Amino acid sequence: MTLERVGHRYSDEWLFRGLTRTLTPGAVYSLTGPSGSGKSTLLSILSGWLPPREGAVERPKDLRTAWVFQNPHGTAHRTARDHVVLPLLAHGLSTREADEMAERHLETVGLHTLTDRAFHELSGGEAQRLMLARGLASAPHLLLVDEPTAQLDQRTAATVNTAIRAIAADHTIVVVATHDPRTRDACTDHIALDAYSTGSAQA
Ligand SMILES: Nc1ncnc2c1ncn2[C@@H]1O[C@H](COP(=O)(O)OP(=O)(O)OP(=O)(O)O)[C@@H](O)[C@H]1O
Repeated sequence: MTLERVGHRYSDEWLFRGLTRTLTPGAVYSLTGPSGSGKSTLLSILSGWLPPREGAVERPKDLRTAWVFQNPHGTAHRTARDHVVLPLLAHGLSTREADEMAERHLETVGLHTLTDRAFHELSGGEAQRLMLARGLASAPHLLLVDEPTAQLDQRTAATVNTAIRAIAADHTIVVVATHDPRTRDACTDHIALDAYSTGSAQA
């Protein structure tokens, strides 16, 4: 997936301009920049929801995209395993295949001992790691993660950062918008949006 001189603004003021990058499956990109610099905006552009004001985004037509947001959303009484199994069944795996694959994804994010625990019994960090496992289960080409540690204390955030490092996958481009320097350090590659801010109004 390639970004070619991408820029965006909602008003006269450009948030960022001239962003040229090739995003490669297998890498985990941090997306950093001050509040309001356009991190969520760039995630929307990457997802195809928002056309950039200028430049070009070359993304394959059938690019499967999954999102993980800062507030984990699950079904209170369903188990951790259920949350990961369901997208796998939806993709046509047999129950046995889905169970095995779910175990693997839960292990990747360090939740293998909690597979039978109900969602409402998980801590914030555990729930967030479950969202990462569920994101992986949809086998996306592009996994967009928005501020995964924003609601967490430092110790809990550390477990999520460990999971971020572990979710690198051969066929997936992972992009993680974050303010947290430790989350940034967990990523393999970096996009610092402040390097693309123009700081001035341009038409
Ligand atoms: N749909 C919109 N219309 C107009 N302005 C918008 C819209 N969406 C975002 N903005 C503005 O664009 C700027 C960038 O927003 P964005 O949410 O992309 O930044 P961010 O870097 O993700 O910020 P934060 O770190 O606080 O989440 C902000 O000033 C925001 O108010």
